[in-house]
Amino acid sequence: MAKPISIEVYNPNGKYRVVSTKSMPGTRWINLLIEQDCRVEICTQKKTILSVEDIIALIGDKCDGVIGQLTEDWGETLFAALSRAGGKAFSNMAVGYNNVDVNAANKHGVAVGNTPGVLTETTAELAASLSLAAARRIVEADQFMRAGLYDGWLPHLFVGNLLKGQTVGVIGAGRIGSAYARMMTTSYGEFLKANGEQPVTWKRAASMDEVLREADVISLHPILDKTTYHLINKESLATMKKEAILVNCSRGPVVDEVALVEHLKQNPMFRVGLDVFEDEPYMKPGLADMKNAVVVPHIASASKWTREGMATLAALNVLGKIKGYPVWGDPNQVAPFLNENAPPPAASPSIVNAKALGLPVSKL
Ligand SMILES: O=C(O)C(=O)CO
Repeated sequence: MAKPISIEVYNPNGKYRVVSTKSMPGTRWINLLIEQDCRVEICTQKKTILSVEDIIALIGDKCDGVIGQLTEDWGETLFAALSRAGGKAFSNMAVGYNNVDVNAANKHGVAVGNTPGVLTETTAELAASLSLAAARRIVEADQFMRAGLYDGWLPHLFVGNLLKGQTVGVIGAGRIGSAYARMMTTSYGEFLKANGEQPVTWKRAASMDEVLREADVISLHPILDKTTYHLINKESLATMKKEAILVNCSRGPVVDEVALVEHLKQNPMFRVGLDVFEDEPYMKPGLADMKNAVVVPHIASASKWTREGMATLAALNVLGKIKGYPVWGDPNQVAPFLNENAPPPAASPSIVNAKALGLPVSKL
C-alpha cells in the first residue's frame, strides 16, 4: 500500500479531476483548467522523482487526466491505473516522451500530449552556450578565479578553441538542431560578411561518419529510441577530431557515457558540454573529475517563458481531451495557445497518438 501523498488543491468543487505530479511554473495553466470546471491537484511531495507507486496513489479512484514529468515511468502500470480511474488524458510537460510507452497508452485509449514548439530556441540557446563555454573553457576558468589562483596574465592561461572558420555539425537536425545551426552560423556569418570575410556556409552531410570526421563542434539533437541509443560510442568518439567539442542537450543514453569518460581522459583537448546524462540524475564515475567537461543539470528548456509555456501546453493537452476538443493541426505552431491576452483555441495543442486513437484534427 503506497504512502499518502501531499497535494495542493485548486477549485475543489470542479467537475473534472486533473492531477499534476509536480508544481509547474506560472499560474496561467492552473487558471485555464479552473475556468473549464477542473479541480486541480498538484503533488507537493518533497521528492524529486516520483515512483510508479507514488503516481498510482495520486491517480486514486477517479481521475480525468494527469500532467506528468519526463522523470516518470509512464508505462502499462500507470496507463492501466489511469484508465481504471476513468482517465483518458496524459501529457508530459516536455517535448521528449521516451519515458512514455505510447503503445500502452493506445491500449488503454489514453491520449498522450507533449509540448513542442515552445522550447526550440531556449534549448538551442543552451546548446550554443555549452558549445562556447566548452570552446573557451569558461567553467574551468571561473573555478580557477574563485579559487584565488589567478596571479597574473599568462600566454598559456586557459587557451581554448577559436570557432571562427570552424565546422559545426548537427546530428538530429529537427526543430532544435536547426535552430542551433542558425544560432551558431547566422549572426556570426553576418558579422564576418560585413567585415569582408568568408561567410558561413552549410550543407547536409552524406552520412553521420562525415559529420564525425569533419566537424569541430558537434551538437546532438536526435530523439532517444532504439536507433539512437549509444549513437556516440567508443568508435564514433575515435572518429571525431582530437580537439573537437561535443554537446548533448538531447537525452543522456544517446551517448555511451563510460566510453566518453575514457575518451576525455585520453584526449585532454577534446571537450564536452552535457545537459543530460545516461543515468540521470547521476553521472558515470569519473565524469565529475574531468576538467574538459562542462556539465549542467538538464536545464536546456529552463527559461521562464518556455517553462510557463510548457506548463500551459501540457494542461491544454489534457483539458482538450477531457472536453472532447479536436487536436491542433500543427503542433509546431503553438503561438495561439501561448498568447496570455486571448483565450486559447478549443483544441489540444499536441497529442502524439492522435492518429492511433482516431482523434479529430482541428480545422482552425
Ligand atoms: O522537453 C524535453 O524533452 C526536455 O528535455 C525538457 O527540457
